[in-house]
Amino acid sequence: MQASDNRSSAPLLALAGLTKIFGTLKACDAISLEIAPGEIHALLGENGAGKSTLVKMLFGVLAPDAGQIVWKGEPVSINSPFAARHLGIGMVFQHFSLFEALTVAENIALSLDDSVPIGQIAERARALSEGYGLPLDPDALVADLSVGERQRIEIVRTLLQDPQLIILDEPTSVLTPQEADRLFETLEKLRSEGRSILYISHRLEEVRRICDRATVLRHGKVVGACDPRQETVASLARMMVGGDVADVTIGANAGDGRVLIETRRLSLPARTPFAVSLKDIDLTVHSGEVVAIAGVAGNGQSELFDALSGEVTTSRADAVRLSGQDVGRKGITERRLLGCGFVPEERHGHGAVSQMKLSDNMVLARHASDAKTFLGGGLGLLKRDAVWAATERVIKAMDVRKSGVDPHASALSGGNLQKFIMGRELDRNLSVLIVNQPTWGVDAGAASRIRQAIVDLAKSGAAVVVISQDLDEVFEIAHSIAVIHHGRLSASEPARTLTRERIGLLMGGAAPEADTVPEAAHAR
Ligand SMILES: Nc1ncnc2c1ncn2[C@@H]1O[C@H](COP(=O)(O)OP(=O)(O)OP(=O)(O)O)[C@@H](O)[C@H]1O
Repeated sequence: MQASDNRSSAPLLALAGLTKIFGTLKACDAISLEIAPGEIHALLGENGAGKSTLVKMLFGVLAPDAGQIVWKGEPVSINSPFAARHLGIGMVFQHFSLFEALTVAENIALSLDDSVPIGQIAERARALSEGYGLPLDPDALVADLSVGERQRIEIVRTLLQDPQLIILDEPTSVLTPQEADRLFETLEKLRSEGRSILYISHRLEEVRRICDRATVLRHGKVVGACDPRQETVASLARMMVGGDVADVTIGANAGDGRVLIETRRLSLPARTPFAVSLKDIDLTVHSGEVVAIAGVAGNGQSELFDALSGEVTTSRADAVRLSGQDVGRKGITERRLLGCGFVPEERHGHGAVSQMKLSDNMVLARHASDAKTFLGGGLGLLKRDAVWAATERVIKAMDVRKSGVDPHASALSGGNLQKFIMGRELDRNLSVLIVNQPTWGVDAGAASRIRQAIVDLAKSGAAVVVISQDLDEVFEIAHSIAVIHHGRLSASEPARTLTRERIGLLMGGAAPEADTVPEAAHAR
């Protein structure tokens, strides 16, 4: 292992003029950057700036159209993830690819080539997890693990291949503040061993905290490089988006007092052995109010979203009331017709069909609620012009950046697709909005725009539920906050009287009345 003080030595990785073109769009336009040994290097940029495209070229998933990758002084061509790993480049993806019914060791074994003998995997995984402060039981079933623990499996299986460069894509978006602190300790240790890290994140506070250098991309080009520790969150955001990022202003609840979202003893059995059951959930949201539901992923958030949206119905009609009607037994289309909008967490395959154009995705979500506008004549034929007008309106309002006029959803960057899906709902005249993770993977400028739009919707008299793991977001936009843990929801409390520490406690499963922080929650 190399020592940490060789940051000034020859770069581990140097990119010269790396370019990737999709049709007429230069997703990466002559990108040059260097990563030194023992450096945590942030890759920043607004949605669609080209970050994922760049790292896909580094990990052998996409072939560059021009430019050069120089690894330890030698030009290389990386034509597969296998080739990347062989060189010493590892990647921890944002979305985990784990089999829930298998153990930690079995999952690790599946992803490795023959370099680690199968009989040694559990033992080596245990040693690595202990050495790097990533507690993990190789014999545990993945289904029983928290999201943070699942991420540790991904990190450990990357480390098993002894990489010199580790690419991390939005690693903290699924972690509690305490788990994120632990991850930062692991990253410090990796850095101290001379390993380098390429760190993609929209969370600028953590970039300031742990990164040595940052390269900023905009429209596929490098537009700046800096030492993030010398910057403020605002100056980093400005570099990314090319202008100031507006603060969201929430204001007092200006509604008329009507209850628009209500659940009464909402209980649902777990749908699969790995799902969470909902237990006696009582939730009340008034007109003009934003209620945030915080919690660590996998504690019943998607089950609650499904029950509120009507993707899963309940046996009691009054278990869910929306817009003043008992809707527990009604499906999603009937609920949409009552003026309710829903944005699920998963964009591909749930919020949008990846292989369909944006305009077709518009029809899929709004064919019933906008039947008068979208369908014409006695035969109910699709009015393409009207659909396109609505699609274009959303693209404009949310500043959706795309290549081509009406691309497939799969051709949008993650953040831009999220903007489109949010905009498709916000463009309707809603009285109720239920949204799960509204700004996951969305850049600072777009996140502020989405949050302001949610707040403005509430100001217009709608009731909003925002399910979010992002505590900054929760505090920025909510009037009240409740926490979900193991399928139970705490009573909502006014945001202005809650502390982060108390929320972290509730997220970790402490009883609502607890006012001391248990040791686990302190772990740093
Ligand atoms: N397969 C593809 N076909 C066509 N265009 C694509 C494809 N993949 C990406 N793009 C386009 O390339 C540009 C860069 O996308 P990329 O995913 O690299 O951005 P990003 O910086 O990672 O954004 P985000 O923060 O939203 O993930 C975007 O305009 C996107 O629409």
